Amino acid sequence: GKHNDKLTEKELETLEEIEELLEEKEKENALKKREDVELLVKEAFGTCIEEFNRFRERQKKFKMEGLDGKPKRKRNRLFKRSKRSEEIQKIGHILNCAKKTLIKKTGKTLKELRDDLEIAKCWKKTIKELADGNNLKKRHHSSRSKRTTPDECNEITDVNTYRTIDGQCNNLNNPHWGAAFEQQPRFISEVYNNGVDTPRTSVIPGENLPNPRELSNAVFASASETDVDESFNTLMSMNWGQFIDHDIVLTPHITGQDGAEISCCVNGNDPVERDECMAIEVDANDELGITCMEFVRSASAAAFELGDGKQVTNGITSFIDGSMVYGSTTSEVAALRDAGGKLKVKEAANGNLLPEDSSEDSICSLSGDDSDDYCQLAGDVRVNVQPGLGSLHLVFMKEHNRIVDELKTRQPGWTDDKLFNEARKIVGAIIQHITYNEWLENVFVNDVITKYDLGLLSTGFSDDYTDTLDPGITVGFATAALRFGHSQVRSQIAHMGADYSTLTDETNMEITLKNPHMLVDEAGSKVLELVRYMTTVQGAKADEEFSGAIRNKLFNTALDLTSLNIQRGRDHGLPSYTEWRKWCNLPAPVNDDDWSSMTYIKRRPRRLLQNLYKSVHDIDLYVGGMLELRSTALNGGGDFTYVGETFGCILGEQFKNLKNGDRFWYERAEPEGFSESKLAEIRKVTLSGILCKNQMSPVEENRVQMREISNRWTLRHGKDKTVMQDNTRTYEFLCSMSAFLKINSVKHLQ
Ligand code: HEM
Ligand SMILES: [Ca+2]
Repeated sequence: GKHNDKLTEKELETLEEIEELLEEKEKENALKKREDVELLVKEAFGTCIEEFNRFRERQKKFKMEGLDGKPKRKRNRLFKRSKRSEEIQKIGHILNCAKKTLIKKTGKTLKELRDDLEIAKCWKKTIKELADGNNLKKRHHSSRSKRTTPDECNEITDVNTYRTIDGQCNNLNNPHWGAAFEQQPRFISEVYNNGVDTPRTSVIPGENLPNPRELSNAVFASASETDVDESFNTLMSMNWGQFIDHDIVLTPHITGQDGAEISCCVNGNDPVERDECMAIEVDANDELGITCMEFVRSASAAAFELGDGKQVTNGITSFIDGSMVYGSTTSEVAALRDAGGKLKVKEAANGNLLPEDSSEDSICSLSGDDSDDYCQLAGDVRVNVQPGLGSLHLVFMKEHNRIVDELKTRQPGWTDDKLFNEARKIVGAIIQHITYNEWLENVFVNDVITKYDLGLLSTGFSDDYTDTLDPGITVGFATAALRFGHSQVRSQIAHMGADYSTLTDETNMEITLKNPHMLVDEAGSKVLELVRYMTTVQGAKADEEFSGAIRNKLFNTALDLTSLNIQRGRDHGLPSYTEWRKWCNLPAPVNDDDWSSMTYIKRRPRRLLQNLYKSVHDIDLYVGGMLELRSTALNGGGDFTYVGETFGCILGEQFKNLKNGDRFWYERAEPEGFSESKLAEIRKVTLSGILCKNQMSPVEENRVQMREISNRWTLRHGKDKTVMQDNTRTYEFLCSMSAFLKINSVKHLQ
């Protein structure tokens, strides 16, 4: 009985030993698991680093086999500008690869991996080890070798007075916010099929998304050869949109060995199988005359978080700070600066022009039959994309130098640096002022201006700066919403004579893409004629119709920019249009086939979409956004904005962040901002005034009355055309210090 229940000393010892053994075994198992996990993660990185080296080898091979297109192919300047972007590309590639390897090895999804504490811990540890070693380390010959810390920011002289060139230390707690070469933040998380980097597919299992070119043909083709005129703005408004776009975002693409441009189609027909490509298939009967449209994927940012899918980089400063005038790196600004605080110019017989970019890889192709044509250099590499854009680069370069001259007479003791910094600060402020005071008023309805706090003060200083607001350009804004401007491009460009009637050199727009001829011809004597054209002719309407130059002959080749925009959205993992509507708190369909509820999309294209998409929840953001009724039309008020509700919401949020998340917002008090008297001067500035002061305004030259111009226009176009009938309308962007035409006044004129 009882006695037998008692264990002997010996027995007790054995039991304890067994327990200890078991415990040890358990510990060992745990250790083993951790080791396994560590091994797993380390192996994934090992394989991927090797894979990256093979990827580089493969690129060499592609080059040797001539699959990279033409021999001696140009380098991609958009990316090659900085060693830093090359490093980001490498790290981004390896991180994506490691995530995909872990998914394959464990059978878990990316989110499951993220939620597995053991794996997540190992992931962090391994990255730290790799970063401490040399594998993921940033090298030092880059123009920006590493992120600046808050402490380092405080050591910068004038950190509270002037912006840094690359935008670091704008936010003193998060110095990298809005800086060049940082990851683009998102309003909504990314969506990829494999969680990491493959484009999304239909929400209906097993179904695909429609082909981008097929979508474009169905809904973005022009009904006729002629552009539909914008009812209230000149073509200059389109140009301003692009100019601003080039101030705030540039998304680098993947490049090959030594920054070589990658080709994804052989002779426009055979797609090249490589991870860098997402070439767009084109129907053999398509008017493009090719079956494979070039599309190189954007480079992956270094997305260190285990749960993150592919992210993309912004290669320039997100802030509206004039970086397209000055550059976003120290080497860029150094190449642009001249003595005395000025910017370099090319002296030409008929006024200063932008300096020449003689490097081989400038994004510019001269036709070759005009000896005074040349490729221009500015703070953004896209300056030569089209002559209208170039003219804005030119006028702000001239304005900088003009301001330096003015400052010098008032402050003869200032150093070159001081003159440069002050002029740069004023130019940045002017660009912010024109964007919010003149341009945004065209883009939005007033409700949006109020809702997102985009209105400007007429007196006093702003205290809206919010240091918790990330001003970084977001993916949905850059990849879809701000691209609405592609619809405003006219199919032709021309020079206009001083009589406001004679058009010369009428040219199809595609011919002028990447070719600055129309701007720089005859030693600058055409500049005025080009500006005269842009400030009097109306823009094309921002609607679902795109000109041939954009949709069939981009850069005078078989490229369709709307197809690229759709494909870029998928490349960047943009959630679908209906997800964005929900995010914006707008009505959204519930069922997959709830097409009839979507009355905010124009009826005809809605039917066409229904034939192409398997579900309403598949619609690409760019497609849905462009096809929406404009906000004013939705409320029965006519077409007085450029965008509908969804783009309005995305643009509104972003422009709010750019205003209230910018420590150097121009309406702030000193030291970040200006004195009361200086601010008062900046508030009076209009784009037309800037053109005027720099001898680039038609009105200054001719001293004609507005009414006169308007009569000439009516004569030229006949009275069936709704061009420039009203005096006030011609005021837009013309030489005047008065306020730019506002939506309100347009409504008032009706
Ligand atoms: C003739 C005029 C224009 C041309 C030839 C042009 C051409 C292009 C091209 C080729 C891209 C890259 C497409 C891709 O592969 O993803 C692009 C991107 C873009 N465009 Fe335009 N564009 C023009 C005007 C405009 C205008 C007027 C706006 C805005 C109002 C605009 C906004 C944008 C934006 C935001 C991007 C994305 C930039 C980035 O993230 O790198 N563009 N454009
Ligand atoms: Ca910028």
